[in-house]
This record gives sequence, C-alpha cells and structure tokens, in this order.
Amino acid sequence: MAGKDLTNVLDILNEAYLDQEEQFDSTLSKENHNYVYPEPGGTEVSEAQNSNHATSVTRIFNVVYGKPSAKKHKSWEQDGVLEISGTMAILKDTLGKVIDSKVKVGDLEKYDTGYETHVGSKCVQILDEIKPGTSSLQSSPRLNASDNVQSSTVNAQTSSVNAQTSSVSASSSLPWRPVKKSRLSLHAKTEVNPLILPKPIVDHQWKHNPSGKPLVDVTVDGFLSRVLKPHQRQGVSFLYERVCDLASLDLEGAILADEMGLGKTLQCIALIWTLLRQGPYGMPVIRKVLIVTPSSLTSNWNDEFKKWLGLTRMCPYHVNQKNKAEDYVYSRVSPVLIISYEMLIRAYQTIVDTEFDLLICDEGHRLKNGKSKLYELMTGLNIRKRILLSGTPLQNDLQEFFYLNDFANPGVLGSLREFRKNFEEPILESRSPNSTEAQKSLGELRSSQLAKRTAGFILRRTSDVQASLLNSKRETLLVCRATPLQQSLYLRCVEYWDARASRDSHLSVTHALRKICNHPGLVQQPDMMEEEGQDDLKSFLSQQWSSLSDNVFSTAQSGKLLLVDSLLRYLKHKAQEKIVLVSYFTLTLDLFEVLCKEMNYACLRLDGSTNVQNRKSIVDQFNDPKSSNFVLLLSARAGGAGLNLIGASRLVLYDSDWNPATDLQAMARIWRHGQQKPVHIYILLTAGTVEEKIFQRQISKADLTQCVIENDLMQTNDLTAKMSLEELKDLFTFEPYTESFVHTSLQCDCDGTGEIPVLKLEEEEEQEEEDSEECFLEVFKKRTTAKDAGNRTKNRQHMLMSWAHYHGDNLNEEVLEMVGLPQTAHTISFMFTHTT
Ligand SMILES: Nc1ncnc2c1ncn2[C@@H]1O[C@H](COP(=O)(O)OP(=O)(O)OP(=O)(O)O)[C@@H](O)[C@H]1O
Ligand SMILES: [Mg+2]
Repeated sequence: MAGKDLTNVLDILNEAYLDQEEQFDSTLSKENHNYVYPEPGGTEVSEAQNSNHATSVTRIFNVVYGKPSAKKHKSWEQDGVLEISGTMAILKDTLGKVIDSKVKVGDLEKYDTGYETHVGSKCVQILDEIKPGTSSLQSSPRLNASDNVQSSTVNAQTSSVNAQTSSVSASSSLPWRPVKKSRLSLHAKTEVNPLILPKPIVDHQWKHNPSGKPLVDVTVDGFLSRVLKPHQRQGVSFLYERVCDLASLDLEGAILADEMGLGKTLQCIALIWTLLRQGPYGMPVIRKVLIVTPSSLTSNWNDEFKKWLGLTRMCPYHVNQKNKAEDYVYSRVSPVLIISYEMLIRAYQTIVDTEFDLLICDEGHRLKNGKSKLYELMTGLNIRKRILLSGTPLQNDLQEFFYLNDFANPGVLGSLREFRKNFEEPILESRSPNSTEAQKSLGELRSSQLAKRTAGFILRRTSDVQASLLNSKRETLLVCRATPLQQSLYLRCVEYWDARASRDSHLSVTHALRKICNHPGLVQQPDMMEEEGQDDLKSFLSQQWSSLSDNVFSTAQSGKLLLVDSLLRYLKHKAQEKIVLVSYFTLTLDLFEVLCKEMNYACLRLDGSTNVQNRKSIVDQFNDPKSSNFVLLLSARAGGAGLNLIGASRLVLYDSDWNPATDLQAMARIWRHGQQKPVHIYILLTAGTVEEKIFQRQISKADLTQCVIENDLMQTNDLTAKMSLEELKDLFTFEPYTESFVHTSLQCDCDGTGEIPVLKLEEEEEQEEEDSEECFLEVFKKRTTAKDAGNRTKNRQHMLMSWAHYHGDNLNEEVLEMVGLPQTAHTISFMFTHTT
C-alpha cells in the first residue's frame, strides 16, 4: 500500500459521473424526450386556434402525412394527428400546429389502420386511433411508421421512441405521439434565463402517468433561479432528476457532496419549493419534507428558508424548545419539518407515523456508521426520496461509502458482505505492495465498476467552482518553534513513556504531548479527553511543569500562542478584521479566553457546552458587522460543520486532528458566499513534534487509509491504538532541531525562498505519465496532478508541493505582509502558503 495513494473514491466517482453526464446531456439534446398524449386542444399552439373545435372532438387518429402522390409506396413527410369533429377534420403536426383541414370527412367507418385520405393539400394515412378515456398505453398495436414510411423524419422519431422504451416489449403499442415540446410553464415564458428541469423518459411516464396527462415543463421559480449560481442550477437539476427517478431506475436517493460553502442548502430549498408546487405531469411531486440536521444547524436552515423564500411564501416548522415535534402533526402549518438528529431520536414515533415524501439529511456523514443506533432509526423511516448532504462524506473508507450509498438507495450495492467480497477486498488487495498483476487488474476493474454503479447518484463539486465568485483565500501552514520550556517538558514526557515502554499509556502520552504543544501549562489541568488510570503520568508532568516554570503561566511559554498573540494585536489595532480561533481542546479555548480578557478583546465562545438556542445568537452576533466581538473561540468538534462565520476574514486552526475531514470542515467556515474580504486561513503546527507527525499522516492518505480501513479505527479518532511499537516510537520522537518535519518528509530539496516545487515536478510527471499504462485510476491521476495541483490534487501531500515554501529566516517584511502576518511573527520556523 505504501507509496501508492488510495485515490479519493469520491473524486474518482465524480469524474466518472461527469463523463456520464456529458453523454447523458448529449443524448438528451439528440433525442428530445417529450412525448405528449395529444389531447384535443392539448398543445400550446392549437389551443387558441381551435378552441371551438376542441370542445366537440369525437375521434382522434395518429397519422402520417405528405404531398399527394399516385405512387403505391408514398413518401410520407411527417407524423401527425387527425382530429375529427362532426363532419370536420383537422390535421395537426405533432406540436399541435394546424396543417390543414377539410369540411367533409366522408364515411367514418373507413377510418381504420392503413386507410388513406386527403385533408386539404395533404395526403394522410391512418396509423391508429386514440381512444378518449382509455389509458394511452392500452390501445391496440399501432402501425410502426418505419414499416410503412420512408420519410426520414418519421423514422427518426419512431426510433427515438423505441430507444427510450427498451424495457417495454418491442411489440407493445405506443399510442403516444412524440412532440418536440412539452407545454411551457408560465415562468419559462417570462424568465430571461429560466431553469427548466429535465423531463422524464417514456418509461417513467409509463409507470407514473397512466392516465396520460400532458407533460409540463417543471421550471424553478424566477425569484430562485435568478439567484442560483451555475453550479447550483446544475445541482438542482441533478437532485430533481434523481429524487423523481426520471431515468426510471427505481432508485430515488442522491448524495450531494459539494465541498463546504457551495450552497447545498439553497439548492435543496429551490428543489423543495419546486417539488411542492410542480411536477412533470402537472401535479406536485411531494407534499411533506423532513429535514434532519445537527442541532447547531436547525436554526440555520430556518433562516435560509426565510432568506430565499421570504416570509410570505412558506415557513418551515422548526422543532426547538418551543415547537414540539409532536405538535407538528396537528398544526398542519407547514409542509416542511426541520429537526435535529437528536430530537428525531426522541420524537421518533411521531416522525415515523407522519407521512413524508422527501428526506434531507444535512451533514449526512453522520450516517456513515451502519451499525449505529441513528443509522438504524433513520433507515426505518419510510421515505424513499432521500438526499444526503455532506461536504466531507468520506475520505477513503469504502465501508463508510457503502453505508452512505445504501442509505440513499437501499440495496444499490448489494449486501455489506457482497460489497466487501466484490469491491472492498479486491480493491484493497490490488493496492498492497505485494499484489500480483492479476490482483491489480481485478482491483482496477472493480473500482471502475463501483464508480459506474454509484456515479449517477453522487454529485460533488470542489470549491474551485466558486473561486471566481468569492474574494481570494490564502491558506498558510505555519510551523512554529517550540519554546525551551515546551522542549524540556516534551522530552521528559517522551522519556517517561520510553522508560516504561508501556504500550497502554500511548493514548495519554499522545494527548499530553499535544497539550504541551498548545501550551505546556495545560499538562497540570485535567480534561475530559484523558484516559482514566493515567494519574501517574499526570502527576509526573504536573511536577515537571512546576519545577520548570515555578507555576507561572505566560504567553511566551508556547510558540504557537506567541504567534496567535501577535496576530490578535495586529488584527485588533491595524487590520481591524475579525478572527475565529479553532481548537480541539476545551482547555485551549479556556486559555484563549484568558488571553482575550487580559487584552480586553471582546470575544464569544461556541463549544460542546453551548446550548442550541445560544448557538444561533452567538453566530448572529459575531457575524453582525456592528458588533464589537472581535474573536470567536470555536471548538472544532462541536461547532465545525455547517456554520457560516463570514463575520471573520481570518481563521486559525490551532491544532489538528487525525481525521482530516474535521479539519477541513472547520477551515471552511469563513470562505463562503457573503464574505466581503479576502480570507486568510492559518494552520498551526509545532516543529518536530507529534503535531507535525499527525499532520504528515493526515496528508499522506495512503497510510491513513490503510489504518482506517483495515483496523476500522475512525471512531476512536486516534490511530495510535493499532500502531506497532516502532511506529509509536517514531510518532513520539522529538526532533527539536528540525525546521519542519512535514517539509523534510516531502523530500523536497528546495531552498525555502518561496519556491513552488511542483513546477519542477511537472516535467518529471509528464514523462512518467507517458510511461504509465492507461487504467481507470491512472487516468484520474493524470487529470489531477500537474495541471491543477493545489486545487483537485491526488492527495494533500502532493498539494503541499504546489504551495510556496519558506524557511523562517526568509520571512521578510514583504512575505509576512503577503500572508497577512505582523512583522512581530518571530516564532515561525517554516511556512507553506498558497492562494486560491
Ligand atoms: N447563490 C447564492 N448567492 C448568495 N449567497 C449564497 C448563494 N448560495 C449560498 N449562499 C450563501 O452561502 C452560505 C453557505 O451556504 P451553505 O450553508 O448552504 O453551504 P453548504 O454547502 O451547506 O456548506 P457546508 O458543507 O459547510 O454546510 C450561506 O450563507 C448561503 O446563504
Ligand atoms: Mg451545510
């Protein structure tokens, strides 16, 4: 496995999906899928012209017509419809346009299959009769126009009907007549750039429109389509197509996996509003919608509904302390219920008993564990149309991928056992360093099969799509020097572990080392994340801290905190920008709070203990440009996903997690629509320590994947549990003299003057690409390496090679200004930076 990264499953799938979309789009434009039962007066054009005639229609026939000719085998030009009312016959084309008419129809008895007659200037042949009141699909077999007709138009149309009804037997009758246009909705007529949603294929109409109601164009209301960005228009179409199962696959689920901040909420709201009021057959597709979100986001959804629909169109029912889920059933006030996962579990019976037609699960990665209680309850909801939203649905874990897909579209990948046997095992085997050629090619085959099977249900766009819509984003990885006090305490902690070589204590040791990196004084403070029974370690470290520091706490004892301190001063007094400080440790947030108090900075705090009601007001307060709150302290675990914190234009990720998804979630909070300023995101690491090693593991995905998949450790959020003694030693080894372990492990030989190494790599890779064999994954790699490195890269390790590299000594005034740091930022030993 090592050396070959397990390419992001989702990205592969999306590539495959995009290819399919292109094919699908081109098929759509070639085939024009609209087939309408030609009800009298049922088409746009004929309505006005024939209103009198339409009311007295007695018989309607499918026909072909052309110029009159004496030949036995005539050349028919078009398909059409003949409407006979009393003694009057009107010939129309398939769009309903009147072609000609005659006043005397003669003997109606003769009007049967194959009968030819003249209607004005045209010669007409009857194909079959459309019986009013009967299902359009149950009438007698019609003549296949291509059997009788040489006209290319007719042939083309007929074959397109046949192509689309492949699941209907060849001999089935299709009394529907193809038309090039369905009825346009009012919006489409008046809107400059209407968003008309895709149409169902014939098979769908067969199943869902037995009474042959006319097809109408489903069009997103102008007040919404006008605000949707291009990727969001595509997203709404995608969701509509999938939940309505327009392709008639008997699967009604979808995963919208757009990266954070791309407006998944608005896309869903546009979809919901449209489905509640329209449908391809003139009836609304849904009546009730259930939206389930993390508790911190229910108000956000409520606000987004208000923002996009206004107050008069529709207000969702938002379950909170005032509005009980149980009351929803009787209130009938809204077709939309918004509830948190936690409340859903409590009010489960009420929810199960209410008939919902569409389920939306925000932050859908909550459902990645198929063995959890939540998963079990959610799968018990009897709602077939399901949408999962997630900016970080998974990194590489195929089993999680199985569960998310199985939730959206039950059974789409078979059972878990089948999935493991057919996909997971061969794919993983093919990636092991000792895999045989046969294993390799089987793995590639299976990964491409998996991609194909799920591609149609997943849509993922990266933040590149909005790069042009937003201000710039600069991401900077700052490796800070440990202070002498941090170094001493760190070394003593590692020695303690070494002396015991006790594998049992490695979790606590990792935890303690991470605390020391944040601030050495934190070791004497107990916290919830500590393992029980580790009192020895704690009292040992407390003693060490006391002896090294005399119990005096100061900012200058931590390299990272020094940097944060100088950044805060700079922002407060010079740049006047707000900032979000993110940490995984509540103790560290406490530390920031003390610092803010000392410095007189007004700050707000959002962590696990903040109750749901307060969360919304904290976010609103912080985002309010008039508020003086300059710092927001955010717990990465409690508050990362889904929040919009656009009040700030700076964010510091003070410590990192084993799971890169959580980091990415936290970092995505400020670079979003509505952000008025260029954004700076800083990731802080302490040089040569466990922080750099965790980060290094995070970015070399292959390694992480191996651990995660094989050992199923994602839930512990700590990979040390299954590491060998050697690996643990390596993890804990402190390298006090290194400028950056991450940089060294990239094997980058740059001189740290701001070079972007990938430029050098490009040439080498092009050569490599020429040499490598074409296979599914290789194709993917080619598309994402040299050209767009830094954006859609094959892994984050590679990504760092496309950032500028700076040694701490080379951080002159100009460079510091570029990354938005004050001239006082002295503790940086190495820096990686890039801008989007
Ligand atoms: N077309 C748009 N025009 C203006 N603002 C928009 C548009 N689309 C979305 N927004 C705003 O962008 C912000 C981010 O949107 P949203 O919260 O839906 O992102 P998301 O994709 O759900 O991200 P996450 O995965 O982080 O939850 C919201 O404030 C939203 O109102
Ligand atoms: Mg969201």
